Amino acid sequence: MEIKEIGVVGAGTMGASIAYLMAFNGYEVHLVDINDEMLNRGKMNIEKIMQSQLKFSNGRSEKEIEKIEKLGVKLTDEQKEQIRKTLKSSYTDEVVNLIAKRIHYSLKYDEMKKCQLIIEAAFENIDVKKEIIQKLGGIMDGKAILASNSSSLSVTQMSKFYRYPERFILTHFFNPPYTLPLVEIVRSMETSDETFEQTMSFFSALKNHRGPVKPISVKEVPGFLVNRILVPMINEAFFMLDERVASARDIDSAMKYGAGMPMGPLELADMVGIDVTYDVMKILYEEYADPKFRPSNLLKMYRNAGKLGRKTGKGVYSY
Ligand SMILES: NC(=O)c1ccc[n+]([C@@H]2O[C@H](COP(=O)([O-])OP(=O)(O)OC[C@H]3O[C@@H](n4cnc5c(N)ncnc54)[C@H](O)[C@@H]3O)[C@@H](O)[C@H]2O)c1
Repeated sequence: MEIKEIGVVGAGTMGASIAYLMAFNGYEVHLVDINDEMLNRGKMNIEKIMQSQLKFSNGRSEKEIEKIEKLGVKLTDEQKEQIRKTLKSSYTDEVVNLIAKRIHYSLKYDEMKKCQLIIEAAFENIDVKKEIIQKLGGIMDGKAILASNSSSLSVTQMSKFYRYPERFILTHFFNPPYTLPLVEIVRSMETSDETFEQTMSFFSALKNHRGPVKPISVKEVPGFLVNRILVPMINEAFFMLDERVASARDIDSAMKYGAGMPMGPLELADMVGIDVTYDVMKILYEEYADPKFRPSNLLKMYRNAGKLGRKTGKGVYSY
């Protein structure tokens, strides 16, 4: 089965970016949401992604020239032109227009009939997912793969809602999908080998703005792989802040300059959202029934105070 058209359900933070990634890879994409407002929000986010990537691509040569001149080398106009020519990006306005044309926005699930792969990226709520999965079961013919992007719900439970459970799988992207290459591929107890292999091979052939997409196979366990390591690490940073082991800035600096992290754990919590971080921690604590996953009280206080990070303008830091 060759994948040519891809359906994405939910035009939110993840869905819009996944739709863009697939169109960037040359696929026709059908993006569905519940109302025009949400669909337009998704369209605007895709516009933003494309404009920011254009700006980034066009700015590369000027940054290189600046870097060389900072080293004390005076470049001639000719040399600068040569650098601009060499680093000329293939990501142009024409390419952006082509990508934009591949994304079709709709409020109708019927559009999904044309698709060989559908990625569900709606609200993280089992009832919402159930309704979508059942609806798609009534439309699809059992050849397409239905993949959920859920961060925490059971893929085996969700697969039971689908008329063709052997064609159901979980593809867990990282935010933002158009630059972060990892996708955790999680099969349910019902997923067929064929579905798993087709999914792995499809994702292995994708690329994003930085390079190849990296699918990895992960067993169905709460938090999968990345969140099970990353979120408890963020949680520990909140414990340490609460114990006044160091200031927030110093905790972040320590992990950046001592552990090579591009962003400190508290900065990361503000970016991901303190509510999301707390919810994941709570799920890990409940599911594993292990005290090592106990959510920090300070993390909970930030969440209760509505200081959720960048999205509310205030979290550990102010924005
Ligand atoms: N945000 C992240 O960092 C992140 C990372 C990995 C996975 N996820 C998962 O991805 C999924 C989506 O998360 P998000 O952050 O993009 O959420 P979001 O709230 O930004 O977007 C969800 C979108 O789904 C739409 N929607 C809801 N019900 C629908 C329906 N019945 N049909 C069509 N569209 C519907 C909503 O209108 C909204 O636009 C969740 O399952 C979440 O756990 C999120």
